[in-house]
Formats: sequence, structure tokens, C-alpha cells
Amino acid sequence: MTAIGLVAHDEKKAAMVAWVTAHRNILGSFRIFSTGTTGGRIREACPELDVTPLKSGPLGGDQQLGAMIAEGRLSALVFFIDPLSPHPHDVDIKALIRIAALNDIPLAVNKASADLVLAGLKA
Ligand SMILES: O=C(CO)COP(=O)(O)O
Repeated sequence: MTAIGLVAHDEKKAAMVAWVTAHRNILGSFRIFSTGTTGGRIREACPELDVTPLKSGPLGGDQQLGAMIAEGRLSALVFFIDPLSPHPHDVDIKALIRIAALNDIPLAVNKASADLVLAGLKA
């Protein structure tokens, strides 16, 4: 089963939950790996989805997702970033985006690009 990463910064978690809920039928054909808090919110909203929450982003979850990408285990990353707030783990965020770019996997950082990535993904 194709695996994808879903992550959202705090100010974007409601948007992520809304996006996942809107696409729950399609997302049902993927394995989902998420940073801890994002994954918890997704599971609450859509308990039928196959979501594995990792550590919270600031506590290593971004790095765990980056490691999965480096190992070829994720086919896409949807990361709803908050471009208006500072983050103490900014280096981890940059590393995650960098490793996704390096490995040439589809990477979406907002809802518009996430819609396009999802439309192009095969289960
Ligand atoms: O901080 C994050 C991504 O950088 C998200 O982590 P959480 O989903 O644990 O809040």
C-alpha cells in the first residue's frame, strides 16, 4: 500500500483536518504517517483512516518522517506549513523539506498544492 506523510503546523491543523476529511475516501487507500499531534487530530476526525502517528514534530517527528523519505518509504509529503510563525525546530522543518526535494517525491505545502498532489497519486 502506498504510504504518504501528513504534517501540519499548529495554525494549520484545522485546515489539515478539513482537507483530510474532504478527501477521506481517497485517503482511505493510503497508509498515512504523521507527526504526533497532527496524526492524533486526523485520527479523531477520521478514525477509519490508517494513520500512524510518530513523535511530535518538535520532538523528532519531522526527523522520523525525513528518515522514512530517505529510505524510500514515503511516496509523497503533504506539509501544511505556517509561514507566519517562528518555530523552535526550524532546522528540522528545513531538513524535512530538503530531504523530500532531494528524493524527488511530490511535496505540498498548502491546500492548493495538496489537492494537485493527491490528484496525481496512485494508491
Ligand atoms: O511541528 C510540526 C511539524 O514541523 C508538527 O508536529 P505535530 O504534528 O506534532 O504538532
